[in-house]
Amino acid sequence: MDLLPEGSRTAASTVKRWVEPSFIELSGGSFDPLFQSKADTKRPRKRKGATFNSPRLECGRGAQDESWVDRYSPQSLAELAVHKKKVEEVQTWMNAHRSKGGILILTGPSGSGKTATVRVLCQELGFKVQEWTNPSNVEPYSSWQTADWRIDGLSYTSQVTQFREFLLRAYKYSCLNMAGDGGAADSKLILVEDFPNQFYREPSSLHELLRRFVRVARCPLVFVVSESVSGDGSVRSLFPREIQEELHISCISFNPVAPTSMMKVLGSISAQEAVKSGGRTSVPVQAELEALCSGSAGDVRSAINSLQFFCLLGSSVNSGVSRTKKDRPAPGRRGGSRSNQKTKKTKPVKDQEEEQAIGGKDAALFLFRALGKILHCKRGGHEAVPSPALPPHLLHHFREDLLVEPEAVVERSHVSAEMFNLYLHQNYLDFFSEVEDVERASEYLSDADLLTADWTNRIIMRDYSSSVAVRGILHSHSHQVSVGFRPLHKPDWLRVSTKHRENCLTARHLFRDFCLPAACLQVELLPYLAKLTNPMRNHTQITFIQEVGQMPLRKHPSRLKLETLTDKETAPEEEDEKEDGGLEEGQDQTEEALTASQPKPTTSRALLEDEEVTIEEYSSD
Ligand SMILES: Nc1ncnc2c1ncn2[C@@H]1O[C@H](COP(=O)(O)OP(=O)(O)OP(=O)(O)O)[C@@H](O)[C@H]1O
Repeated sequence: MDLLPEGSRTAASTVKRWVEPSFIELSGGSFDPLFQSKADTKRPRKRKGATFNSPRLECGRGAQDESWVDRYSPQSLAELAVHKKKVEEVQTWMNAHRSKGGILILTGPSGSGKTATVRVLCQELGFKVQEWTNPSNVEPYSSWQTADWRIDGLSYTSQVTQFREFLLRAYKYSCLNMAGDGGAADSKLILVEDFPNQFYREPSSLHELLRRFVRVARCPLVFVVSESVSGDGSVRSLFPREIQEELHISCISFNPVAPTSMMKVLGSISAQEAVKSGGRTSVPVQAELEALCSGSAGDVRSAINSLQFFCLLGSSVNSGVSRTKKDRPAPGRRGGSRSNQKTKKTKPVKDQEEEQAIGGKDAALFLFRALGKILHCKRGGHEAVPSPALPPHLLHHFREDLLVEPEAVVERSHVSAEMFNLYLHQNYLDFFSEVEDVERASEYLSDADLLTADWTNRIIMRDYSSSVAVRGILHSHSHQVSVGFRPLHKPDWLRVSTKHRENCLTARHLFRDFCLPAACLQVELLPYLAKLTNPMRNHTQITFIQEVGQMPLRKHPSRLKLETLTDKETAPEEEDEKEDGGLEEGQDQTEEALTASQPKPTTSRALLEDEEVTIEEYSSD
């Protein structure tokens, strides 16, 4: 009997349409409320004792709607796509802290299998997992004692309070034995992946809780913190070094999943799916799996999702008819033609990583690799034909096809266009062998610089400037030269600009009586004071005058030693340019900053002792 009034029924069906299953279009079916309600009630099924080689689930419409990431979640150590040594490290820690408590932080990029490792190990070692998930909204909460607000007779509790209570209960009480959970586990492990937002604003509230936890708890606590390649520093802000040392927190860092392990996982899943669907799901060929693998940048979740999209997309396009290789969409060109597949095949797999796989991650590049891709200037095979063909008088501009998309490389390096130009400027010379090529490259760099010279349109011109610099350097190579390994260096400009800023602040502070802008102080007043026999200044001022007003070349007799850029280093944070004006008004505010940057008497003394700086007598003639 339908008890719903007409209006409510319409509303109910509207609500259902909002929660249409994600893969319904791909599975080729139209929207079916009956199917919908069944799918809704279905929980992600956990496989028991399954291996990669056995088909595990029946292939129905409901099964097709299930995410492959859930369906193929690893159930044993052998199935984990994580390096054995990392798993052993976590295992050793868990065994050592089984009944004595302790805190472990697992860091690493998203999808590197941190949570999967903890879950599998808990299963293997007999731990019961108690996991914290942030409540999605502030629920009315029944406990009046702990409530943070009381409105209209209802009490509300913040996430932090709920988290505190969760922790307290988790380490105080043992788990209940529930029917069907495979018997009581001996030990318990608390897993935290979500952090209440308040902890990011005020990490000290988390630290207080952890101090208490360490004092009383008898079970291990594991935090999973994902970090991006550009290093957003959640671990550093939530768990600073001092807290890690004080509470003896262990930290294990995961790497992105290795391509070989990823290929194994993808190969195994696609093979099982092909068997289950009776040939309706397409099996990607090796090159396609490799493209999916490289597009995922070591994120196993992303790779499996991409594989699912790739396979289901194919099967929906062909309405269940088994596809030939020719019909398949290329990973990276959804549904696109593969007429140019032959040309692509000639490229090494490594270089195809520029092509984004279906659902491929926005794979970030470390600065070191991004610079390498531009400076080593790899170009395509000889079969590439210039299109349109160049007239004879421009033939010397002919270059083979680039293997990289320059703008994409800069974007993926996660540094600003100007900073990337700086790094190129510092390093490009070592990669050229012809002086004419160097001349051309330096012209392009100057042009790029000029494009952003005017501050009014700098923001708009940034990307053009970067294109000119990067493409200019690539084009300036008249022929491909293999220079082998060359170390890369950080731009000396960074050191010089830091020094310049420090000098401006110090000059303003030490010679504030003159009420002059910093530039004027350094290029006019200080050189003049340096010439005076008796500048009538205190010791700190004299040291500064000698340093800034004299161009002490004798301090740097040889070429400056440059700082090497290591392969996983990120660019330093860029500071906003500070205007030189507003000296007097801004003086008070900068006072604090000055104390840090100005030469302190002790430093000056140390300087004098170390370098034997002599305060020379100058004659004014
Ligand atoms: N062989 C495998 N090894 C590891 N994970 C796998 C494997 N096969 C499927 N998966 C699934 O891939 C996902 C890996 O994500 P996991 O949550 O472990 O990553 P993570 O490093 O904790 O990152 P995040 O912080 O983003 O969750 C899990 O859903 C897991 O079930």
